[in-house]
Amino acid sequence: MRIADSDELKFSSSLLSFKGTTQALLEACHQEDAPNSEIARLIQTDSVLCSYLIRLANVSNQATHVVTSLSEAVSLVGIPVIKQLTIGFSLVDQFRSGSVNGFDYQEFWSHSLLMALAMQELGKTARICAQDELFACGLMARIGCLALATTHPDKYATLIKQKQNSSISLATLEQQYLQTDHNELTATLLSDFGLPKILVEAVYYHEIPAESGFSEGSYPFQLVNLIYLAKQIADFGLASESERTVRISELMLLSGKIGLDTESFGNLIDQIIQEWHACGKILQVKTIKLPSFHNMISASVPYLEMTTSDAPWKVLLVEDDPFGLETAEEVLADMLGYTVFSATNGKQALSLAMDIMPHIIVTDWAMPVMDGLALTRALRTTAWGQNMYIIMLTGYEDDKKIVEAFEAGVNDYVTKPVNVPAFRARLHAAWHYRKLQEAWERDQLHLKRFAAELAVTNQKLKHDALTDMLTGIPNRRAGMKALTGAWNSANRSGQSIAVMLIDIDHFKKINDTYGHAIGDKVLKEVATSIRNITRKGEIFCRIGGEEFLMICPNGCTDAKSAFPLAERLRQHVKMQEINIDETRIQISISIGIALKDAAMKSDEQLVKAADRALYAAKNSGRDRVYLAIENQLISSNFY
Ligand SMILES: Nc1nc2c(ncn2[C@@H]2O[C@H](COP(=O)(O)OP(=O)(O)OP(=O)(O)O)[C@@H](O)[C@H]2O)c(=O)[nH]1
Repeated sequence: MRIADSDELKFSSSLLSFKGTTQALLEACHQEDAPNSEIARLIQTDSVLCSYLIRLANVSNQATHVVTSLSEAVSLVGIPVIKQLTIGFSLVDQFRSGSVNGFDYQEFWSHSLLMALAMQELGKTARICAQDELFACGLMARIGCLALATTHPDKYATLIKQKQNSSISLATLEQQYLQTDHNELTATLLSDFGLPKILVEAVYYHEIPAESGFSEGSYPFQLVNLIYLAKQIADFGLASESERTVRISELMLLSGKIGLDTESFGNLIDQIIQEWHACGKILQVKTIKLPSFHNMISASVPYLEMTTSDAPWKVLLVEDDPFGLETAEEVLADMLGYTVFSATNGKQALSLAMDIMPHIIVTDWAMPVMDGLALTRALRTTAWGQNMYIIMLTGYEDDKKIVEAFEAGVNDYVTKPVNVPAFRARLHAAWHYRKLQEAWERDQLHLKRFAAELAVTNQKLKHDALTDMLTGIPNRRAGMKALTGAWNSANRSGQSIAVMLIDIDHFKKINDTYGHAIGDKVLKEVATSIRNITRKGEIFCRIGGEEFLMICPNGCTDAKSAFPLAERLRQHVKMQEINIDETRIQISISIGIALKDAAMKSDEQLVKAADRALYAAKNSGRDRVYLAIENQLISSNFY
């Protein structure tokens, strides 16, 4: 988690300074021995905080009766939460309006309040502790935006304008313009305001929970996803009507993740929206009137019709009861963009599915021949059935049965008798899921192709790094690496190795007579002809100019075995006539050969000995082989 720059923070903190009653209340909260009655007395002067606190005390899980006394509310809610609420409400009051162009202060607080209430209610539903803190935390979860807008009004106005026409995230734009972002600043401010580290971290990552790295199922993981869902709810609440229809299916998918069915989730959203209106009145923050969630679900269906312009989606209905089949068909009938197929039992459905490859399967549970559960299991064992979205229609409401269905591989379930808007919403969610899945598959394919290309490129780079471009044989780097390897393994095994330095005679003359291009061709021809007679285990490379190195790892222990190795090469090259265009060029090579001996400390000394031998071969007339052995230089001619 990155924390905002300290200068940035000092500047922001000075703006977020508190006065009057707020300051007195914060000071009292700091004093450990301040009695609840004193804090209650100070709260009484702030009607907003007062009303909210009583409300909070009554929704708090600890309240066993209706709380009307402020002192009791103070002790139920606790000093840390009172402090956070004091700060939160004071910020709402201080920043109801402002001068930053394009920054809608009213909308900002409206969104923050809805997010706060969503966090509070989701916290209750998911039984996340620190519920009271969740409200204050939600109210300030995006306070970094306000702070950045206030401290950098001009730049923020420009970036808001850019954001309107761009899909780049707000945080990325903030980093570009201000080298920090609202999440960094929010985290720092929330820590300063005394919110627990675990909440601060969850807020920091709430826009992209996957980046948090929290392990699945852990408490921080649940928290960050709860805040993410609360933000989606707040975005949904403030979205335009057309945008809402897009967002509703995303919300449905998320509700499934927290284990709520459509009905319960819809009720929860309605309750959050109601609270939003009530608290909006207390805090004087604008709110928006919304239809009930179920009405919004029904209204979102036409969106599906509009967007399924590609090939029609195939839905397979599996139902033995003609009446049930009719109802389901009716639901799908006016949803354009779907082609509906039907089967009356699992067995029939399985063979039909193989044939038509449906996107979605809606299956009844209890059926003759093969039931919905067996059908699901059978589909999930095949590669082609893995991706089909399966909705189980069931009369069972028992948790165990539902778990059994999910374990068999269903994606969702709808209880019978079918509630039409809820069923449509589930189909909508299925459609959305499949769309995401298709996009993901496309990305996967793209990634796979990219990885393959990368592997080829890496292989090529590796090859290029170790290969001599002119001749195509290993280069000096590869040769030296191989030599070290051969030297070390000879040390381990106690076997000898020989190295030969091979140099083309009077090569400068070839260049001078025929030009460099022909010189290059000669180099290539010589390299190829030697490579062609290289034996298993020998390593041949070009170490520079017209000089080559041959490493012979085994079986070369004395002059008797070394000379034939080198003479074979010398004579082979000499016998070659190199024909380039109309020109016949006769080539000879000189070879210096050295054998590893006990006195040598490194492979470098071995190469130096071979170099001395090569020098001797050149000096004594070229086109010959010299061997460096036990400080002596011997010519093959005298052997
Ligand atoms: N065409 C070509 N020439 C090269 C290349 N690398 C080095 N040379 C040339 O190789 C020649 C080597 O010349 P010298 O070191 O004098 O050796 P030499 O003429 O072969 O004479 P000796 O080795 O003494 O027989 C120089 O003219 C270099 O420019 C190359 O990649 N291509």
